[in-house]
Amino acid sequence: MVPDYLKIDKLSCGYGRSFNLKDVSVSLKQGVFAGIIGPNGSGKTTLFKGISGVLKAKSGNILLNDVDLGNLKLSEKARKVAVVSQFPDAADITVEDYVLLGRLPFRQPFQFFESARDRVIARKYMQLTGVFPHAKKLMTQLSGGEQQLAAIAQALTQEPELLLMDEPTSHLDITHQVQILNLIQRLNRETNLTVLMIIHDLNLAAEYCDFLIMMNNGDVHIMGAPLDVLNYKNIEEVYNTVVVTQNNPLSGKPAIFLVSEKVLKEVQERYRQKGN
Ligand SMILES: Nc1ncnc2c1ncn2[C@@H]1O[C@H](COP(=O)(O)OP(=O)(O)OP(=O)(O)O)[C@@H](O)[C@H]1O
Repeated sequence: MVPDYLKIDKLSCGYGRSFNLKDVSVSLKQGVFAGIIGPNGSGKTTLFKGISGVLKAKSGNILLNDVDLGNLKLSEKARKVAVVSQFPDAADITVEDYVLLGRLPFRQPFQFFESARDRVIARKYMQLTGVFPHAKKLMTQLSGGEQQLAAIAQALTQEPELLLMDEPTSHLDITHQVQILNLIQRLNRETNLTVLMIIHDLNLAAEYCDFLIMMNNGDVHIMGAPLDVLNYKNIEEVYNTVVVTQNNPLSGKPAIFLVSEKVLKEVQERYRQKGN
């Protein structure tokens, strides 16, 4: 049996008494492309902050290949795990220097500048994410979407084993959404990169993820394959919204349609009339 790569065991973390995860347990195999979904305030970012170490665990632990993440030195952890937060810090540095920060964990003692190899790697991911034409601009001169692409380029430049992304496509137009998710999917397949991302768009989650964790009220409501998680019953229970689900005719993955209140009332009226 393939061993677990990331094992979150009865994790509780949060913000004083206001909100805490309720002993969340999740196990992921290496090379999985997993998504965290759930309504606003359900605890997705809190879980993410617990895994990335921004929030200290109140109880439970997080193991990466059986090693407690909390016991890893910062540099060791940074060589394995890269994090893309929802709002990247746009400092007054060039995009190229910002992306090169991804190579910092790999510097040798007394190595003060990046190596030629570091620059080759950074250039590769700037090209793949489409920010290379902006390489000499300051991060603050980029649009929100371009900054998000630069943050993804920086995380990929780290060449991590585990990539954590908090809504990586929230500022992106549909072309860039698909371009970035295709790139992450390709790296996932080709390099066995394990991906865990928070994503609000259920259709993108269904199409790209092989495993979904649906959060509700600080707890995991259900997790599993998209077809098992994204049915209308689970979605209505957790999001309290009426949806219609069908399978994408090409991929076979679930596709979710929203229904306006007006249409819903018309359909209900039609059924009522048929019943009379
Ligand atoms: N710094 C904080 N201090 C206190 N409470 C917080 C803090 N950050 C978040 N919360 C609360 O914790 C709960 C979970 O928030 P979290 O950010 O994990 O939700 P989320 O599922 O990521 O939501 P969204 O989809 O809106 O980003 C919310 O009720 C929120 O108000």
